[in-house]
Amino acid sequence: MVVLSVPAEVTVILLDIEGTTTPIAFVKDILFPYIKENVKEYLQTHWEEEECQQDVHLLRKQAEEDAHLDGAVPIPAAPGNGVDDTQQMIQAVVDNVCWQMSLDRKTTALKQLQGHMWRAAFSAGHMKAEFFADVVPAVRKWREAGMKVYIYSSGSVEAQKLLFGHSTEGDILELVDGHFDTKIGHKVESESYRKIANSIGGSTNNILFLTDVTREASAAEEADVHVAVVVRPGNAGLTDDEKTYYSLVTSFSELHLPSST
Ligand SMILES: CSCCC(=O)C(=O)COP(=O)(O)O
Ligand SMILES: [Mg+2]
Repeated sequence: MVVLSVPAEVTVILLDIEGTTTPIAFVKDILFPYIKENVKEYLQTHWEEEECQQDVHLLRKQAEEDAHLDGAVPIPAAPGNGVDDTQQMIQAVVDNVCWQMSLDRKTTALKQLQGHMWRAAFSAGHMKAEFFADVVPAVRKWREAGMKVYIYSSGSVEAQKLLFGHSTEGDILELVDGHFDTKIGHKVESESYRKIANSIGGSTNNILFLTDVTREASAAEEADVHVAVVVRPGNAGLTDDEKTYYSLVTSFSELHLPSST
């Protein structure tokens, strides 16, 4: 078996979700279609609620920032209170969400709404999150060895907790010491990793970040975080240069902690 030695200074393992702990297919074939199929009805049902209005407010602010982008879908400022006005607004939000999702955008506004929508599906038991078989045993082992395990995903913290709380392996939320999402910064920006280290109360070189996306690995590495690129079935291919440059793992069981035999 291939083994990747974890440097002795590492005390924190920071995990990406999609493509690392969880198959991309689960996200693309189950989570995302749920949003596209239900967003209109969700907005119609929850429109008057504070949480929904906050989500729409964030999406509108994001739409303003995106106005210069090709194909961007605007969300007009709130008009009157007529039924037709509301339906038009809801349609604009639906179109904006679908446009963002067609580009797999990772905006905080989109991810916040998605998290709120998945809440109902997970709580009702209509969905269970998939994790690769090696994830839970490895995380348990790391924690027994004294490692802290944190999550950093573009999915909102609320969505992350839903996945870990309602998984095919049961409720595994207790295996995670903390969660980060794009509110701390985007995953392709090195500053985000410095902020995460600060927030955890350590140095960036105490962290090992596991991700499937080399742009994320590169940003983390620029901040002096240790990185390994996770190769899973269904992930995007890597170039030969990337394969040579990065430490690769196909299973968490390939990580060898300094104290482990
Ligand atoms: C954790 S929520 C579901 C996945 C998601 O919406 C997403 O954007 C995943 O991004 P990641 O950073 O985990 O690759
Ligand atoms: Mg990922």
